Amino acid sequence: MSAPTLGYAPTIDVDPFCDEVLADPIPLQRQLRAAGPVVHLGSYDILAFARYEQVRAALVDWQGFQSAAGVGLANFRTEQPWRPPSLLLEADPPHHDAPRRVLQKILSPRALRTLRDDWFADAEALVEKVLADGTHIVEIDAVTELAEAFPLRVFPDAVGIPQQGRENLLPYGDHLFNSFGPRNHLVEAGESRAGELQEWTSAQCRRDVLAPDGFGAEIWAAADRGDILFDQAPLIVRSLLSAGVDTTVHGLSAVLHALATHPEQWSRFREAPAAAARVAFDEAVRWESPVQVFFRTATRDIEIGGRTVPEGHKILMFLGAANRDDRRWGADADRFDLGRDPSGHVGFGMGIHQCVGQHVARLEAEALLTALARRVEHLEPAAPPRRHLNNTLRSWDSLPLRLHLA
Ligand code: HEM
Ligand SMILES: C=Cc1ccc(C(=O)O)cc1
Repeated sequence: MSAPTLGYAPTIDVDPFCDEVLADPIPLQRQLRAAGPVVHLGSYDILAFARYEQVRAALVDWQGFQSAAGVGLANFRTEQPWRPPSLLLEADPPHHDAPRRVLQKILSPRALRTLRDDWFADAEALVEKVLADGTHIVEIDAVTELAEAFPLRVFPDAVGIPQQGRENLLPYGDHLFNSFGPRNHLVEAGESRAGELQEWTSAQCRRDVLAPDGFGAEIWAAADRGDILFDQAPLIVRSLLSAGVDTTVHGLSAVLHALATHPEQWSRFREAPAAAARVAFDEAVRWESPVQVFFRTATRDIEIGGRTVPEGHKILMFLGAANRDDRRWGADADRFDLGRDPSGHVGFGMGIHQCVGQHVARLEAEALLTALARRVEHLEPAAPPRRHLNNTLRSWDSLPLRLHLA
């Protein structure tokens, strides 16, 4: 493709995947939005969108901006993927349709009602356990003791995978999300275990190891009904293990960090936790955007933002930047505000690939936040949090909090 066609968009040479930007992407997000509706990333010679209008337009235009060539920097048309492509994330209609229909039904709000009581009870039990050794004030690391602990207590059981080896889930997901970016030191650091983690994850998707009553078994039952092919079932189970753990861990860290650094919002939250839990989580997903970026590939020369994306070229969508675009969210876009209506944010994507597990994530957040609201009158940072660096995920390695019990 002729590079000059990309030259006429303003060029920014900052590498969005360098450690400094991964640790704090906000300044680059501002720079990208200010530069224009379409920006040329000199470090990768690709076009990027950081404003809400163009990000949303690209997300919903699955025919113009396809996922089947991969949603990372690697172009599956010319490069071998490191794992067999996902039948949802890395597929387009018509191939995407049946797997999506099957998961949409299994993960629907109605289907999740059967889990609600158990997940709320488990969140209560976890919070009791975490608070047990304190008197009036308890200091915890909210990442390990809550944000990681809760999803790992409820989600693998809901999928129905064996107990053995569940400690592989987070590292597998971390490497997967790194692999959507360039092959930098983060990808290299994960490569030594990638094969082993991939094999373990695939082994959990076999029908004979899955519990008879989980999401995994329901996917295999869809194959029995002919809704999907039998050889598609394990890959669709793999989608749950790939997308369903690290994302919610970092989504929960995001909402806990947001509430701990906005004490007036926590007080407001405690007034009506059941009603506020969903808004709080979605506002945290908008504000932090645990999933920061995704790529697409142009299927033809496409006009967008007054520029032409040449056929075959990758584009980079800055979901996190779009979620803080004051053109869409107003002058206080950078403010975490429970009074805002966060609907329409692109933290779960948009269009036919919009997160099929978003209701699972919301239910986990509702359960954990409701349990905390009952027992914790006030929470505040106990020490500076430590960022976790990943090419796609915005997250924390450590979130020391001081909890003042009600
Ligand atoms: C805070 C938690 C989560 C966030 C921020 C998140 C974010 C996203 C985003 C941005 C996409 C769109 C990808 C694209 O457009 O290329 C997506 C898709 C997807 N998510 Fe989530 N997700 C979360 C939780 C989950 C959970 C818990 C599950 C499984 C139970 C899940 C399963 C999936 C799947 C299978 C897709 C692909 C959908 C398709 O391509 O049709 N996600 N997610
Ligand atoms: C949002 C992330 C995501 C990661 C992996 C998959 C998959 O493997 O299908 C789907 C979504």
